[in-house]
Amino acid sequence: MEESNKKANLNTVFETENLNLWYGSEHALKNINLNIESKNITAIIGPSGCGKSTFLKTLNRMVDLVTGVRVEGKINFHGVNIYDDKTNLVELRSAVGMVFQKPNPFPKSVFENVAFGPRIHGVRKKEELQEIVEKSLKRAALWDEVKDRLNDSALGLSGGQQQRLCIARCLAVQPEVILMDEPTSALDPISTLKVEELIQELKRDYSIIIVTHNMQQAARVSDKTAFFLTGDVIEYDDTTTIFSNPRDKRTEDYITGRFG
Ligand SMILES: Nc1ncnc2c1ncn2[C@@H]1O[C@H](COP(=O)(O)OP(=O)(O)OP(=O)(O)O)[C@@H](O)[C@H]1O
Repeated sequence: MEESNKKANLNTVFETENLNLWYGSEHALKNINLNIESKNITAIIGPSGCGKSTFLKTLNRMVDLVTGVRVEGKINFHGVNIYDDKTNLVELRSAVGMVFQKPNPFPKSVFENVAFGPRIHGVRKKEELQEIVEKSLKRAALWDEVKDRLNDSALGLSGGQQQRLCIARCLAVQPEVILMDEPTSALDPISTLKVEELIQELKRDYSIIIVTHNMQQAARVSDKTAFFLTGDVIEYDDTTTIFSNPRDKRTEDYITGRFG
């Protein structure tokens, strides 16, 4: 028993304990207790306004940037509570990177977008930066498409390319976890497929938590799925179980499109 608990802990990247969050008087997350597995893809699903993005943003404390927000409970990242006063937010946010719904490259060159984070972290040598940029773009399955236009503006890339560039920018600071907030909702079906393939490829080395409105996407890419409803986690299980044999009627109603 003890041995299997230890194993479970080794495989856990985040463990939330009685996590509650309020925006002013609005109780947006209610007593969330979730163990998120390492080097796995976890999907967060649920209808609009149920707290998916809020939950995601608690994991790297981006939610602290909202005025009037109050968090109670714990989020252990490898066993250490990130809501402890001693947490170094710069370190936390490079370990736990984030990719947003709309691709948001900086109005700079492709190269400078990816080199930005490493520069901030003190990498100065040109060759070292070049190496990081190439490696990150290759890892984000974008290198072949941009290797001859590294000095062109990132804003000239297609939406799908911009999103993979944002993933490369995130990888360049060597995160351990990547949070993705509806990363394909602004993309066409082919770009969506490319990003989904990339996400699956990245799980060998990273823990990925993805918010999605797209049931097929959650079913296609994730290993675990959490179903949120009005700030509660209704059900959390293997993705195959959630989509084939959910325990809760509300999960079943949601995944079969009866509401949401
Ligand atoms: N910055 C904010 N200030 C005040 N209330 C907020 C803020 N952000 C979110 N909320 C509220 O918290 C609740 C959860 O919102 P959240 O954006 O986390 O939901 P969501 O499930 O990600 O929704 P969607 O699928 O529409 O993106 C909602 O009722 C929302 O109105």
